[in-house]
Amino acid sequence: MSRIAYFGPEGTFTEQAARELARGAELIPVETIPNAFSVVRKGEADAACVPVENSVEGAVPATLDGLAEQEPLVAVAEALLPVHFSVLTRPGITDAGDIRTVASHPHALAQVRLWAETHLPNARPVATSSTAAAAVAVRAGEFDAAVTAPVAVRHYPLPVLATEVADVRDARTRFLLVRRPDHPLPAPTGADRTSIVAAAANRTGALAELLTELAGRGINLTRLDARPAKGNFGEYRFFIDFEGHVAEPRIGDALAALRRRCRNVRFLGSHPRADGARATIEPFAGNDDFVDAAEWVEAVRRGEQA
Ligand SMILES: O=C(O)C(=O)Cc1ccccc1
Repeated sequence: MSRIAYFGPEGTFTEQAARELARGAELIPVETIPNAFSVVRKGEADAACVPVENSVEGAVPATLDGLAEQEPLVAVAEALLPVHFSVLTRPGITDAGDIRTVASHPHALAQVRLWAETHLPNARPVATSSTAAAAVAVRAGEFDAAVTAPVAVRHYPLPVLATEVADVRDARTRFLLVRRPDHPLPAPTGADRTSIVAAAANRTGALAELLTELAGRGINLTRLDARPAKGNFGEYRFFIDFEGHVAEPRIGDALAALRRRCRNVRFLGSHPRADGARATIEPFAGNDDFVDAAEWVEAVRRGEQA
């Protein structure tokens, strides 16, 4: 049975995603995203499940930085979960006006800010490492309320003040299953996502050149994020997701071009999309077009075509 580390403790949204992605695996809660990556790098787990982006709050910085630094890891699967929250309180609280502190993961706090302004008028938000860590802290009497995943109350029995809380309806979070790159990649399905991170040089047009390589091949981007490269102020790493799979000729051709433009590019995986959306193929930019063009050049070289 495989061992999957997930961003825990038990009762996080990420545990829910890990259950969906790794049926039958042994699940190991790990309290921070960097540590979840580190147990996989050390071989203590086969894969790690981590959140990567939310439709309201955007990228999860610890996941992006963890993928760009240290030994390479690749994403092999993803899950997309609807995100709404339960609000659990310290036993003994009878009036929401008595709640002075409300704890949760920063992404969760940001997604219930308007609700809390109305329903918890006296509460100060406090960030915890995860939504479930907030429930643990409320049980320990450290805070008055926790904003959690719906499953958290099963692990941390506490009074439920509210369920289905969300300032934005239909918010979603995307999670990745990542592992060491020493296995074959998942097979292409026609509805795949490829991810890279590139440390573009700090000069005019460097990012535009990378994006132009993709646009010129008719490749549709699904995400673009920048994170500081950390060494030099003002230098960035660009995280680029796009439709397609590295096994496809059109994507292989694009990756080779990116590598020519930027030695500092890291492949972060090709895997099926959770939403099943098939890649948009522009006219003259299908895999057949790339194969046909390469065969034509070969024929010209052999003197068989002009
Ligand atoms: O803290 C959690 O439960 C997580 O899995 C991270 C998270 C936080 C808020 C929304 C989605 C995922």
